[in-house]
Amino acid sequence: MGKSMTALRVIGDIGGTYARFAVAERGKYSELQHLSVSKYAALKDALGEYLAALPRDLRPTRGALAVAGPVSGDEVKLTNLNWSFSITALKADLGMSSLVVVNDFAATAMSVPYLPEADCYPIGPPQSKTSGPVGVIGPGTGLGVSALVPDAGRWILLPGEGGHSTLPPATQAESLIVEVLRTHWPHVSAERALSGAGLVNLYQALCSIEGKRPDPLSPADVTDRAMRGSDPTCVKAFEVFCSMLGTVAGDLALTIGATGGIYIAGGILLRFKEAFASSPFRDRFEDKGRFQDYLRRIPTLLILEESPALLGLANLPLEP
Ligand SMILES: Nc1ncnc2c1ncn2[C@@H]1O[C@H](COP(=O)(O)OP(=O)(O)OP(=O)(O)O)[C@@H](O)[C@H]1O
Repeated sequence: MGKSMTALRVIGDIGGTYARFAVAERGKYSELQHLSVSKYAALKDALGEYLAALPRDLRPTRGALAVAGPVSGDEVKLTNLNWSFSITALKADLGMSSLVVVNDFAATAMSVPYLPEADCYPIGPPQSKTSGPVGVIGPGTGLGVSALVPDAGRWILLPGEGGHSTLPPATQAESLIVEVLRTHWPHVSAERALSGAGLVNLYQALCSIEGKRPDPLSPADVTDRAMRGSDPTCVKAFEVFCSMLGTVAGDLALTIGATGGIYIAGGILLRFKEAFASSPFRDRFEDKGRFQDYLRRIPTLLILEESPALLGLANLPLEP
């Protein structure tokens, strides 16, 4: 991730619902197009169609893709989508000279050094720019957690699997919630609460504690009722979501010594930036006993860029 490369490349952020493609050059991207993944049988068809529609002088032969799923080896399988592919076969089918595939949250984390200030929304008191390791946490379909460590003018990415660390209750009320969740899963990971599905899990656990029957809600229903204030249990679920995210983000900051800040990604909170900023997130982030002053100096910032993964890919060093 050192200096950005200048060669033209096609980049793609392949999620469970949408694929976004663009052409990148000199660390910036253009020609952005969103495609609904359900309209295509395979990634090859979607990417092939995008490439074919580009003007000839803009058609790259190098590519970098970020996919919502684990990437190791040549065979890639998306977690929430019925698409799998071989990197070498896709590269050959599309006549590309190089094709790099990375996990989407890794690409998101790689965008952080390149985010314009206007795309970083401070949660908590605004603070001057700091340096040092950076933590990235993003509730979306799952919970992505990673770190970037500066090393002699470049950044080293530690992708990690922090979303699957144990969910830490910080109050008696949260202990009760975790107890309810434990009746469903013997190990309650952070992702069980801090994701789209997690919002619903929190809502259902709160209903169970309040002794009422839960409505069949989607994650968007929970936040919709919470924002409108029409359902106190949904209001509470959103508050607990933000509080617990604060605890986990504070743990990440302490663990990696994130003096460079904690960046929050993912599509959920992006939709509710004001509500998130006035939630208990920041107080909870700092609520670490003797280390409160240490955490007070660490900025927490919500990423406003719609597809940080594309920005990360645009700045990924290319293969020769
Ligand atoms: N308005 C909303 N309120 C709360 N959660 C939502 C809302 N809209 C979507 N979600 C949830 O957000 C999650 C998707 O998160 P995000 O938008 O970050 O996409 P993602 O993780 O990149 O997924 P993908 O790209 O695979 O579609 C899903 O669990 C979805 O149910």
